[in-house]
Amino acid sequence: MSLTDRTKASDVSLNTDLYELTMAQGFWESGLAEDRACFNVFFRENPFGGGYAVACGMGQIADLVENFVFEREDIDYLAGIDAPGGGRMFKPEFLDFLSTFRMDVTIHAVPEGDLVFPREPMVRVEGPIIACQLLETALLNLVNFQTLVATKTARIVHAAQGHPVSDFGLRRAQGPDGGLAVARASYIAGASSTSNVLAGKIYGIPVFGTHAHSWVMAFPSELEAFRAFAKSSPKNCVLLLDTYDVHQGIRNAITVAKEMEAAGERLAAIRIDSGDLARLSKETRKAFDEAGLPYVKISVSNDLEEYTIQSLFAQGAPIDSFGVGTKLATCDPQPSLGGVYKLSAMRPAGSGEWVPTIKLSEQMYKRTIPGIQHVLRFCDPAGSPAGDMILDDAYDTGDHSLSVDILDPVTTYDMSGLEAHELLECVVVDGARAKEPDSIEVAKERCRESLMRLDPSYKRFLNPQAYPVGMERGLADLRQRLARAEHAGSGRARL
Ligand SMILES: Nc1ncnc2c1ncn2[C@@H]1O[C@H](COP(=O)(O)OP(=O)(O)OP(=O)(O)O)[C@@H](O)[C@H]1O
Ligand SMILES: O=P(O)(O)OC[C@H]1O[C@H](OP(=O)(O)OP(=O)(O)O)[C@H](O)[C@@H]1O
Ligand SMILES: O=C(O)c1cccnc1
Repeated sequence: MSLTDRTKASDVSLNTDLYELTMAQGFWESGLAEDRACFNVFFRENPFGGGYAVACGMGQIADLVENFVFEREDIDYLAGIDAPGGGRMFKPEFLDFLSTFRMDVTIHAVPEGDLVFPREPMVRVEGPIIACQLLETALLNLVNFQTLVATKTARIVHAAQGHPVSDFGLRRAQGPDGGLAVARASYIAGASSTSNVLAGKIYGIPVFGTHAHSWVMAFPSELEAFRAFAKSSPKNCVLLLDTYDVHQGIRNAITVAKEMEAAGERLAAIRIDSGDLARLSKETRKAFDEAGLPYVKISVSNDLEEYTIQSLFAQGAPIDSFGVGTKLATCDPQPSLGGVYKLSAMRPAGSGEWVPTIKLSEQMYKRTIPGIQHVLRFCDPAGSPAGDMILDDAYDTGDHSLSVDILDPVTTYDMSGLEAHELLECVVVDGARAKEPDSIEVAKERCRESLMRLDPSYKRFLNPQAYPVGMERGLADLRQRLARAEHAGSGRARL
């Protein structure tokens, strides 16, 4: 099986940045091939100014790892790349090494659909340094975008207050793969359906659709267009009212709804795609109710996102469902998550001990966290997440009653008396899946439940509370010591 069931295995390993391959060659030549490394994926700020992110893409990590092989045609391509300064970019002996390469890493990840917060590892990769390095770009490509889309969708779904939201974004998505990723991630994060038929086939997501303005324009009159659509699709008939004039559209749709009733059918819904959606939906509801058609639902679209949906309900709009395209698929107004992949420990060949590493920066907020990190999520008695603690077992003091803030070591969080569970789960062991990935239905349910349990103060759009993510005291002390041992000018230190 491949990432999308249509990607050739040979598309997986070359779906990377060139420098991963040149670094892999360098590690191999420098005799570091047997050294082991630990990298973490994390992001530094919640997207959209929000209080959380929804982890997504994790269900495809095992596919990525198992398909990460260099086939003959890949090796031939790499062998033919010229180095700008003369000669070939890759040496034949290194290409021989790649031809039998296996991505024998071990990976822990946040369960798909669960919540994740700034600076904590959402994916941890351990293995030979070459394998870890080669995975960077593809892994970030997989989880960054889907986590961003899932978070955007969760916000839109939150604003929709239980009313169905359908992903209409394919036509505005970032290419064919982007459209598939949007459909998958948005479904996990709470969208009820997608207009993307390929996503329906590949992932089993319910598909949904109405009709376009062109349908109405193709007939001599709107009434004839509505009649023809009702005849052709009587069991899923949603009529678009705003091609010419919504009030005329309402009258024509009521006429057709009555004709459908006489034929033993029911008009499912109408859609409004322009104008004042609050005013028009109220007028539509009133007209359909007065016509004895209270069952006809009202669906709206037109550049919607969480804030417009929230405003529509604040205006009392009687809207039943939403089609959301452009701003969901493009994650407007934040086009990327900014998730990074940072080295946090090395284990030289022949050594049994991990050496924690830190990357320093003039910008304090970019200083990394060292060690073989895992995360405890502390919850209150009602199961509501109260704070996350990053730990490295080798430096654990055993006192988990408080955690130390990552940006400000003077700030601590009281975790005493709270129940904790491990956040990261093992998904890949030595290059093979540790278990079958959760189905997207399981991930969707996990997301729903996690968001339901999350305190509203983290979910509000305006000035959400910062969720406490801290380090276990021993890890915080290790980080301080490493920072002090900084090599002058190198920006990176090891104890
Ligand atoms: N009552 C409302 N309150 C807040 N925002 C609304 C309301 N009605 C519509 N909107 C939003 O306002 C934006 C612009 O709506 P407008 O009616 O100007 O659409 P338009 O795109 O200019 O129309 P058309 O699609 O015909 O070109 C859209 O994002 C729409 O979702
Ligand atoms: O508005 P979105 O959230 O992107 O939802 C998808 C949009 O796609 C269709 O529009 P179309 O391609 O016909 O363009 P237009 O309605 O913007 O003219 C549809 O009528 C929605 O308005
Ligand atoms: O089915 C629809 O109404 C639809 C699908 C995609 C984009 N706009 C509308």
